Amino acid sequence: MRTELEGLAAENLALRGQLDALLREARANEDKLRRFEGLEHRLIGAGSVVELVKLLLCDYKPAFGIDSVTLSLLDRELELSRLLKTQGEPELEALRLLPLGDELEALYGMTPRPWLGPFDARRHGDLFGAVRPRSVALLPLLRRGELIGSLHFGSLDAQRYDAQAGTQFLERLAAIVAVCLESVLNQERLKLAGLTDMLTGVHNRRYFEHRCQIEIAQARRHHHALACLFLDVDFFKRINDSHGHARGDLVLRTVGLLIQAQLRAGDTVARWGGEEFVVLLPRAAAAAARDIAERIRQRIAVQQVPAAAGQVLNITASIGLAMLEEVDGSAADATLPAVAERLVAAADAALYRAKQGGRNLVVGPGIGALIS
Ligand SMILES: Nc1nc2c(ncn2[C@@H]2O[C@H](COP(=O)(O)OP(=O)(O)OP(=O)(O)O)[C@@H](O)[C@H]2O)c(=O)[nH]1
Repeated sequence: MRTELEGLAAENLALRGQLDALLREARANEDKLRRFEGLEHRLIGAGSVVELVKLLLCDYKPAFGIDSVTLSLLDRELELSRLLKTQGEPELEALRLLPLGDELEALYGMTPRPWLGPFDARRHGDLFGAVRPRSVALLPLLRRGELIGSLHFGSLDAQRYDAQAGTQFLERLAAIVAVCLESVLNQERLKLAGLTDMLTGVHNRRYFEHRCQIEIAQARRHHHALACLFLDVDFFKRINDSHGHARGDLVLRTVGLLIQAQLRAGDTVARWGGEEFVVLLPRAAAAAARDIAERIRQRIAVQQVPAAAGQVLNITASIGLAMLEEVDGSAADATLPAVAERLVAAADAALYRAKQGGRNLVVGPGIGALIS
């Protein structure tokens, strides 16, 4: 009888212990859910790709005591690479942009599902960079059944991510991340559409006018040079007339790309309208700006654009160059829009002289400075 009672008491104690453990786990889960919901709201509120990526890569680790968080995103069109670059984002070590989908497909196979278990160097390669976690959670990011990326959590605790553990939390997180990513990308696309020339993909005039004022303010504040180029494709009407408007459009796209290829990060190129492009070169003194303009002119002159029936089209451009110091010297009190207008007008006037001088020329800065 006594032993039976003792047995019951021991069982009771064990049950109470289990109950306590369950209660502790429930409280911990509740706490985790609260932290998770907090981060979830911030993910939903992210206003840019950079903000979203930083939230995932930087804020998740301390909030959930994860040792390593990395992210791979599919970037077939290099759209994300461009976005991160224009947002001045230095490379984030934990973010990998993949131009092809094969790496993701190899990781998840035909039916992507979250994967929890021990880290396997052969299979997981350098998903976690220099960190060697002991257990990992790999979460496929899916939109409409397509793999668009993969989020990886790594823990130094071998028990943390276990194949038997429930994946409800993680699946919900992956679904939210994928939706948020698509949503911020769409927001970025909309923002860019208002500032981009749809035909050539370079900035539009509206963006240029805004950017020009910012660059003038910066140049004044830091006493550095600012050069402006005004470029016009020579005899463009003839190209349209003899080869058709579609071929003319191709020429404009090509010229936009060729200009862009000669510029540094921080320079700005925009389509002013028709066959005219404008360029801003911050911190370029007159001699350096002339070299850049000359390089652009030469690059365009050697480019052959494919035309109908195996023919090729040769193009040239004329470029006018003006320096901020020419138009801003005696009028430090001039408003930014007025100075920006004068700067572009001075470059346009130099362009006019290049056309008068025979085209396929760079002219400026200053009156009569014919340099090639
Ligand atoms: N294909 C195409 N043509 C355009 C576009 N915008 C303007 N144009 C054409 O560009 C041509 C510009 O011609 P002009 O201003 O006479 O200049 P040009 O023939 O380049 O002569 P110069 O500048 O004096 O060397 C016009 O025929 C416009 O119709 C466009 O988006 N696409």
